[in-house]
Amino acid sequence: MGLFLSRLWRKLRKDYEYKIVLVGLANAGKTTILYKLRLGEVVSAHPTIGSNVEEIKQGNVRLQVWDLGGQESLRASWSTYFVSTEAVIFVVDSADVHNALLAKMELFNLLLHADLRAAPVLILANKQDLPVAAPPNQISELLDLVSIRDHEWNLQASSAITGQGLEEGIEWLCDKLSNKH
Ligand SMILES: Nc1nc2c(ncn2[C@@H]2O[C@H](COP(=O)(O)OP(=O)(O)OP(=O)(O)O)[C@@H](O)[C@H]2O)c(=O)[nH]1
Ligand SMILES: [Mg+2]
Repeated sequence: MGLFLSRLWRKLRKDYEYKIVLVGLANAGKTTILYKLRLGEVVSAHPTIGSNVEEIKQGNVRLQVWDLGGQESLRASWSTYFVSTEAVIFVVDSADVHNALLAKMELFNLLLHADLRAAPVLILANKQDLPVAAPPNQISELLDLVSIRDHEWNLQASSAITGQGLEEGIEWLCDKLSNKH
């Protein structure tokens, strides 16, 4: 389908949802973020084995959010979810700077994936409610975010517990998505 036709099709299809993947190391807070956004509540999450998928609405934009398990053995299968993905949310545990190098490797690795070529990336420096959390500028340095050249990206400080920063982050993402189509 031509670009023009595919844009028109998206406008016409009321059931169109943007597919988003929610990724990051285990324990970063992905599932807690998903349900805070979906339900406005903090759920007690267990480590995700496989994935959870939920629809989230922001204004008139609908997002189909895939929350993928972050344990090492599960990260290898992240890429099987990337087909037709239009944006990425990468969650970092700001209180776990010891794993920042690993998080950076996973982030840069996924940015190389062909299916994510055009995907804007929202990085959430999560768990900012914890006193030991590194501030977003430190997370930015640890992840070397300035080296991301071929994707639009934004760093947002967040807390899945208080909800801080989540809507702002999603708003940035929706803004990028609506510019795309
Ligand atoms: N203080 C604080 N705790 C959080 C925050 N987000 C998540 N948590 C806690 O961190 C733990 C892990 O959260 P999950 O949402 O299960 O993490 P996950 O990224 O989905 O982990 P996997 O499914 O294993 O990849 C839980 O005990 C959450 O309550 C946050 O912003 N602040
Ligand atoms: Mg999870």
